[in-house]
Amino acid sequence: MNVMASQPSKTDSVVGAQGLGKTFGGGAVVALEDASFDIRPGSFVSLVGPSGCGKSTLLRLIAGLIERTSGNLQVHGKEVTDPRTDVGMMFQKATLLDWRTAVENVLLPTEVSRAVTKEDQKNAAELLRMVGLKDFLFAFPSQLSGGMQQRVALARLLQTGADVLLLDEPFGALDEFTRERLNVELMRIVKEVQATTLFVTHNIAEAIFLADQVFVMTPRPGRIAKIVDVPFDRPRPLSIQTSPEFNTLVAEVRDILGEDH
Ligand SMILES: Nc1ncnc2c1ncn2[C@@H]1O[C@H](COP(=O)(O)OP(=O)(O)OP(=O)(O)O)[C@@H](O)[C@H]1O
Repeated sequence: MNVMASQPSKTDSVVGAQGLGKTFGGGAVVALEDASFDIRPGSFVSLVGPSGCGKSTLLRLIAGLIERTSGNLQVHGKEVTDPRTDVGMMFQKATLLDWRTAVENVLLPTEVSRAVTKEDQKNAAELLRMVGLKDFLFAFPSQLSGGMQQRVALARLLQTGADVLLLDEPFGALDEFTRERLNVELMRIVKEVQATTLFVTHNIAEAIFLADQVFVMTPRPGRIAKIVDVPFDRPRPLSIQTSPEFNTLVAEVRDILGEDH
């Protein structure tokens, strides 16, 4: 038997991990243990699990912000050793600069690395249109709602040209209604820019609604307990959440999380 043929193919993987682990405090805290997966180009992965199960740790490892303790991790086939320009992160707080307009905030990462061109300005305006802010290009953060500020942060992330997006509870601080709308738009946008996306959430239905695959994580030590495939095409309507198939998946994930959720 050809042993290699039974291994998962790495060639079609944007983010790949084999036995990935991270401890803190000289091994006292096992934040992530033995994570193995391959994430396909353009796919959407949700990480769901209770507080402290290693979701943010996994994203920070992929972003190259922290060093792994064990195992291997590749992005676009290259071992992760440092922060990379093809991977970008977004957090619960937009962290916009108050004294800069929306378009100036979107241009900030470019400005930090080189001189801004007319083309960059055009691209920034286009991205703000894509996230639904065409009438707010010159608005300051104080003139924008929380949801609008997160839209600017998403445009800023896309402006960097990163094609692996790591979103750490990006809409977690927003009200339910705004969050649902942004989820629908996020699904459209990541498809349009063909990004590969990892999305952290505590919300099981949100995790399933958005994703092709849900990494269900459990704490102590942080592990990927199961990777659940979501069989619906993307983008998909909010109404899918009322289907029996969707609710079967919710029950399956809840079952894996058990008492932890
Ligand atoms: N810099 C650090 N130093 C020490 N321990 C850390 C550090 N970062 C994370 N940890 C620990 O690692 C574990 C996993 O943390 P992590 O932030 O990845 O969890 P999480 O699933 O993202 O949690 P939450 O949902 O609350 O954000 C926790 O026990 C946490 O206390």
